[in-house]
Amino acid sequence: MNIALLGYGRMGKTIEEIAIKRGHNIVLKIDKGDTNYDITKADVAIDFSIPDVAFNNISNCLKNNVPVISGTTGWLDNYDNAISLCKENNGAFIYASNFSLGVNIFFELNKTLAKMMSNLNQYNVTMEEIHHTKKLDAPSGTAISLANDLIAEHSDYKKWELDKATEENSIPIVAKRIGDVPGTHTVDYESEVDTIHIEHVAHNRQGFALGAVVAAEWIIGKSGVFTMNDVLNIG
Ligand SMILES: NC(=O)C1=CN([C@@H]2O[C@H](COP(=O)(O)OP(=O)(O)OC[C@H]3O[C@@H](n4cnc5c(N)ncnc54)[C@H](OP(=O)(O)O)[C@@H]3O)[C@@H](O)[C@H]2O)C=CC1
Ligand SMILES: O=C(O)C1=N[C@H](C(=O)O)C[C@H](O)C1
Repeated sequence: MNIALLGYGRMGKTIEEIAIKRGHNIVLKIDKGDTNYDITKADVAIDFSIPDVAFNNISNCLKNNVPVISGTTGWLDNYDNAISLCKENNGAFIYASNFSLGVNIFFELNKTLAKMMSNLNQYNVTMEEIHHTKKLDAPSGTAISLANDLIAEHSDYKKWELDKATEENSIPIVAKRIGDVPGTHTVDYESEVDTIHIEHVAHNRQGFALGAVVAAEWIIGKSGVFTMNDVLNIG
């Protein structure tokens, strides 16, 4: 498979290593300032860039009939536009806030726990995410997914807020930036008598990168908007 890497930073480089080990070719490595390139050289594009350019990168792929996998976070104001563009062009697109198998299992655990805790109003929910100091967005895309999934299952919560909840129906998400932490996410339900704590800790970026390459392999020959649940056949 010929892969275009849109964004050749920490994730782009990790994806390159894994893709080559799995027998693929990297035909394009696009970074800031690389504007004049032919995306149609690639069978599939993998975008791990920055929030301001992700939608533009995704649009360029969809308009040129190149299936695209995006892991960039912080651009979701344009997610509905990406879906429309994918449908108009009969293209293929997957966005995931987190491509690792472990986090996708954690997403399911979070939904199940939220369903069990719904209506148990002696427990208050808080979330925390910890990432490296170079991260541009807060809260993380993964924390936003966890909060939205919880809100969909739990009758007491309607929204999330960064750092502090200003209303009873709001989930506070505390975002910490420390060293080179690859990504830690926790969800806590606290009552006067106990705490239920679930946590996912990424030890490195390999899990995210492998998930993105597996998604790229999976999407070839398909058209539509998909999620990691489709790729992993879970949920
Ligand atoms: N979904 C998931 O599983 C995961 C998602 N992420 C997300 O992926 C994104 C990238 O993370 P990470 O690799 O750590 O970040 P990096 O900052 O290391 O890499 C981003 C790269 O994008 C480049 N870039 C800037 N402008 C453009 C452009 N116009 N087109 C293409 N590339 C461009 C940057 O170049 P330059 O440095 O020259 O500006 C940089 O090399 C983030 O949004 C992060 O949150 C990260 C891990 C897992
Ligand atoms: O920026 C990162 O590094 C990460 N970003 C993603 C997010 O915002 O959730 C996924 C992972 O946690 C690493």
